[in-house]
This record gives sequence, structure tokens and C-alpha cells, in this order.
Amino acid sequence: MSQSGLRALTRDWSSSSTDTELYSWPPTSQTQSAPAPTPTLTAKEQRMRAIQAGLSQPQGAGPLFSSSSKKRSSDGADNLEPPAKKRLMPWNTLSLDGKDEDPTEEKPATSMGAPVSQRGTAKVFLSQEQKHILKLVTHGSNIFYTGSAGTGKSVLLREIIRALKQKFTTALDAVAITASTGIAACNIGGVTLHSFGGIGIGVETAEQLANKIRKNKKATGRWLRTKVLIIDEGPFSAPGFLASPDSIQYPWSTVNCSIN
Ligand SMILES: Nc1ncnc2c1ncn2[C@@H]1O[C@H](COP(=O)(O)OP(=O)(O)OP(=O)(O)O)[C@@H](O)[C@H]1O
Repeated sequence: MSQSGLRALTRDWSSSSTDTELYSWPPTSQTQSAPAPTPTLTAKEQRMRAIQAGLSQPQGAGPLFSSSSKKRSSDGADNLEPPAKKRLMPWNTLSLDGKDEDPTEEKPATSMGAPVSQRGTAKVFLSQEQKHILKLVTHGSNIFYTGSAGTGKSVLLREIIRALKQKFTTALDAVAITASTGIAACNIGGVTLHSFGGIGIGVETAEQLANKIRKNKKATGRWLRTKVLIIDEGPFSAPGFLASPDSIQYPWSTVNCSIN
């Protein structure tokens, strides 16, 4: 037994450095390139490392993972993945091009030069013409104003209504807001002229309409309490009702109600 090859081989393993180099495993070069073992980590720390590694995976890439994916790209380990797309949100629309909006900065003026308040409602600054008409109305003049589309008639009318309501704060029904059509009346918070006046469809003569109003106590009361009658889109009223300056004044002058 002492001359067997097994005995000789055992002796060679323990004594010969050459044999050790030939049969050593794993190879020295691969051992150096392998990740360093972490024998000092506890089981809890190893679990935490595993969870963090799982969270840093590219799937579901979003803002939460953007930093880790950037880190991988800088390391050169995973530079084929496209960068995460920045989501376009209302609060960062301007910051995409590097121009952050200052929320405390005052908004620019509107096209009409009116500054925008913080609530987003524009304060109206009337033109000289609009101011002139408003002044005439508040001083008690009878006014008919017209103009092309978009010249500010409706804006002026809203200011007139506001000013008259302030002037007649205590008088109930002092300002009658009417229009020739229901839609136009809705736009200014009023009623149709025919509904207010109690004249039905208003196809009779002015004298007949006045008699009709007299017979209607509610309508007569409305006319008598009215200090100012506003008629929007007046030219579209029933033919004959507002056909001429004379007929404009006729109905309420016959029921002893003056515009003032
Ligand atoms: N003094 C003002 N200040 C600010 N904006 C104004 C002023 N006057 C008119 N505008 C603006 O001009 C535009 C047209 O005004 P508006 O609707 O009153 O015109 P309009 O004459 O009533 O037009 P349409 O006859 O078509 O009804 C609106 O956007 C309104 O806000």
C-alpha cells in the first residue's frame, strides 16, 4: 500500500508548490474580477441590499427611478436605456425650456391694457367715449348708443348697470334691465322688454299698448317704480314699438312714468 500512486499523489499535493499552481481553483484572475464578498453584512443588511437592488431596476421608470438610472448610465453599465421622459404637467410647463415662472410676478396687461388681478378677473378701464356715455347716463340723460361689433357696447352696458345700481341702491326696481330677445336679456341679467312691459307680443299701436299696460296692475306698478329703463339690442324690438323717437317715449309717458 505504501507504494501506491494515491500515496504519492497525496504527498505531492502537500509539498509541491508547482502542483498547487497547476490545479488551484478557482483561477486567480477570475477571483480578482468577481464582486467583492460581503461577509461582514448581517442577514438584515443583505435583505436591505437586495430590496434596494430590486427597486433600482429600470421597469416602471419614473421620477422615483430617474436618479438610479442616471447613475447606471454614468457608470457605463446600462447606457442603452433611453433617458426617462419628463412629464408635461401644468405646474412645470414653462420649466421645460428652462424658463421658470415666478408666481409672485405680476401678470402682463390684457390686450386692452387692463392689469389682471390675482383672481384672474380683469378690471375694466373705460375709454373716453365710454366714460362720456356713462357720465351722461348717471346724470339722467336719455341715451341711445350703438356701434360696430366688438366696439365695447356690452362692456359699457355692464358698467352702466353697475353704476345705476349703486345710484339707486335703496329704490327697489328702479333700474329695469331689458332686451329685445331672451338670449340678449340673459346676457345682461334682465328680462325681455315685452315681458317687463306687460305688452304681450307688442304689435298694437302705442296708445293701445298704453291702455293694455294700465289694465295690468303689476305691469303698471313696474313702470311706475322704474327710474331707468335699459333696453339692450333695442333696434330688434317689435316693429312699431321702438320705431321712432316719438314712439320710444310714448308708452311710459302715457302711464305717467318718466325716465330719469
Ligand atoms: N373698456 C374696455 N376695457 C377692457 N376691455 C374692453 C373694453 N371695451 C371693450 N372691451 C373688450 O372688447 C371686446 C368686445 O367688447 P364687447 O363685447 O363689449 O363689444 P360689443 O360692441 O358689445 O360687441 P357685439 O356688438 O359683437 O356684442 C371684449 O373682449 C371686451 O372685453
